[in-house]
Amino acid sequence: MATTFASLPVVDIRKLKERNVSDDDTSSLSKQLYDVFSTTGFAYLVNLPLSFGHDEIFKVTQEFFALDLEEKMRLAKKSFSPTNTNTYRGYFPTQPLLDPDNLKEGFEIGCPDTKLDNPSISTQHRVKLSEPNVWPDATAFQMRQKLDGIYRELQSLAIQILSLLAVSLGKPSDFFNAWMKDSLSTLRLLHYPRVFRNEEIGDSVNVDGVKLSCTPHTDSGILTLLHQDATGGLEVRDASGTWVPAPYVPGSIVVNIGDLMAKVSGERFTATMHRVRAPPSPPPSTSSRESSSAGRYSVPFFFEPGENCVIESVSGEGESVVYGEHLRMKMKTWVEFMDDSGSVPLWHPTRRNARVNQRRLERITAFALMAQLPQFSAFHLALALLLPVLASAQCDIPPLTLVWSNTTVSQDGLGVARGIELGIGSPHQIFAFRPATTLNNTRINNVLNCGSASNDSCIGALGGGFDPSKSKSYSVSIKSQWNGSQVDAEDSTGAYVYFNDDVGFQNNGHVEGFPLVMDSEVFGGSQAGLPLGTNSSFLRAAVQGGVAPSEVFGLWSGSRGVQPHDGLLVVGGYDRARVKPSSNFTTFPVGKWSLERACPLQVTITNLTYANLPLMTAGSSGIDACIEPLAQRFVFPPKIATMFATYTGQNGTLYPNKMWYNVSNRPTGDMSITLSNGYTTTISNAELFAPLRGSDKNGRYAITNDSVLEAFVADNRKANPDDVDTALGGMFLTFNYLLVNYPKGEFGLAPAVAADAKNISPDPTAICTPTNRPAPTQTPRPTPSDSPSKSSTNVGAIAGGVVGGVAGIALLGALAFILFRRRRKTTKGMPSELDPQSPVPVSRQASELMAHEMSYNIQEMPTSRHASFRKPDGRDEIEPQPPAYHDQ
Ligand SMILES: O=C(O)CCC(=O)C(=O)O
Ligand SMILES: [Fe+2]
Repeated sequence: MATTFASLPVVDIRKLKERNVSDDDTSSLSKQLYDVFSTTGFAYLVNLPLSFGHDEIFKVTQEFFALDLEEKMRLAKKSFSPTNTNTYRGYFPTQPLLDPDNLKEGFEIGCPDTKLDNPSISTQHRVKLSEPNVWPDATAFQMRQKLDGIYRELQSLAIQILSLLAVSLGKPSDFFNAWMKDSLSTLRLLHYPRVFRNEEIGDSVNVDGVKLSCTPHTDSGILTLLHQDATGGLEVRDASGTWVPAPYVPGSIVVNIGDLMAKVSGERFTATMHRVRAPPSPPPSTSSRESSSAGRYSVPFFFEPGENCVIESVSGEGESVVYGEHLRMKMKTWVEFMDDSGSVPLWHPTRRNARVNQRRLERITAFALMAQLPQFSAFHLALALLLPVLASAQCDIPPLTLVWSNTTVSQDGLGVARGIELGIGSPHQIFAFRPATTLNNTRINNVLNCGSASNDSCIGALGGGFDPSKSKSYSVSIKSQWNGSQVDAEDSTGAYVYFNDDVGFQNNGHVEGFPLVMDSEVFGGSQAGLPLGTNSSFLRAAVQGGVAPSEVFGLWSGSRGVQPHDGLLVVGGYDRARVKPSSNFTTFPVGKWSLERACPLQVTITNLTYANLPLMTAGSSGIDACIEPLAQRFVFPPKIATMFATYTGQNGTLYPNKMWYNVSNRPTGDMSITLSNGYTTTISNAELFAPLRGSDKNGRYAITNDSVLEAFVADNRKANPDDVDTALGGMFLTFNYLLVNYPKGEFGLAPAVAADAKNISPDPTAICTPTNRPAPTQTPRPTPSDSPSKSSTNVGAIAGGVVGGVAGIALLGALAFILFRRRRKTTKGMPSELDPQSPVPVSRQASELMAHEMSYNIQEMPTSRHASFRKPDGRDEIEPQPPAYHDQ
């Protein structure tokens, strides 16, 4: 269990220097490591069995980064230098435009023994994980052998630690030996340059005012051994959310557990969030040349299994994962790498004309080029100053607005569901999607599940029914080649159909080849959920298809009281008109979750009252809850729901399935919810209790009984009383505006202008941010008609044509122009705490976002605690009561 801590524990590993470690020492060390990895997840190791010292490793590191940028760019991965052949190993430059909060350059090497003719180099992927290392010219850099030696020693140390971990988990010491074969371990030299501050333009600082050089993340793999210099800046998050400094302790290295190892251990080990503060800015008098040579250096060594290695949990339960596949999936969110799916995304923009996209590509290309110019370093820091400006320049696509309303979803016009309307297929078949923050794929109901296309109550309840035989553009796919997010729970069941089809976004154009997943008729239908999870294929398609400027989204669920009001989803921004005037967004980290169901928008309720009466027991440490509009209601643990039922005098015979009240006995209290950081909201009585709705005698959805009221509080009791998914459902978002910025690892809540603001028109306001998706700033994505090779040729051609200072001057001119534009644009201001120019929080080793993916891997490798996402009855909705899903 993760704990709070004031500093990292220290483990003395001097015994590992001995040729044969005694059984007693093995047992004592494995116990100590078990203790630290099951609590802090991080430790200092001292008395290291390494032949090289701290000074030596940093001497080599500084020597590497002191090379000319030109020399380093010769080693750049293909995604940065299209004419290079190395795809995985090598250099990556800082990405100030794409990633100002991860401002670092790096050089990565793999196993020194990897040869060009390595038979395990897979050829079917663009990124070749098992490729050999690349090196600077031997005359310029004579440290190759030194680094090879450092690699080998760190690999041996990692292997020793792994054997201790095997013992600590009750396994033989050689239990993980298979991981060593063709190990993909990575030694990464890192340089975090100093960052200039500029009051006028404003730094992109974190919520707590901290400027970061590496945003909060967990490492994705097995085990990390980190050498850091004496600059300081590494911070580790404890269980209470406090960032605990982990400065350099002389003679130590830092060790920490990665996500995959946490899974392998059955979550006994913890992968702890960490971040790096930006090195202090240089004093004002320092010239840019002097200061650019300083900064922070660190050298993480990531222990990684072989590409073909099958990883499974120590309990042997659950599904296994092939490491190479796991890595490729993770890599899609690492900014240093291009998408390695090998497949060109199928979605095509049709809302805006291709010219807009072309303009974006050109601009992006220009900056990618700038990174490659020899004189880059001369204005590198100047560029860093202007980053927020540049990022906002992607705003030429307005935000995508999608109304959340009652929608007719059956062909005869009788099946009605409340949701966000999307049309699927050619011609469009209408669906009403309920926003789902715990989903990543757009999954819809197969009309066969409802028996017939005129089964209105079934089709209405499931938000629509798709008939593939009626779509001219339907194109079935196989999972491995499909371009959706291959992380949702349905992936493991085989009971789904993966396909692509045209999707229309209300009046905002449409996207071809949109990835969809449909229930096969075997399993029965599921409510259509609009995926707004951290790896949402919907958000990605909207941005890459050119219909939204960024993946940031704002959501207001509208009101479903007696006089309902439509809600609005804004992709690439938020609706300023729905945020209560002069209120700020309170931010929360997108992070790990403790709920059974993976939930990126998890909060902790610390106080809950109804009519000022306590619903939580005194002294309770809080209840974790998921902001998930897929559930309409507040879904509470049985104790709380029962107390609510008692306070409101509901009809006991129906409880726990329903909480109904005679309209003449309308309860009068409001509900108040306080979250762990003090954010408090009141849910008014007028919304909390609403007239009963359902299908009327004509099959239409309507108020069916105006003498009965229903409370929007449900009991989350399940067959297993430990399965508690507390949800702040759609109604929570009637009173609170939700703004989600996954690339930044944050979401925000602000008091919403609720039902009383019917007459206020939406004011969609763009928030432009680089996406965390495959990095277009390095190699532009193909335009719809381009093949991937054609697009890289374009880059090459432009690179050849633009040379030296002329380009530099032109680009600086462009910067000034964009700066001017931005100043004009920003007069409206942005939500104060969610930085509109969000950086990309992804380091090579997973990010906080990836914790979400990893959590799906929990489904793939279930442990006793984490039940399968898909329940035996085939459905796992938070709110398994279909009629309640559609309302007015
Ligand atoms: O530079 C550091 O101290 C930490 C780097 C890190 O966490 C990473 O690269 O994953
Ligand atoms: Fe890390």
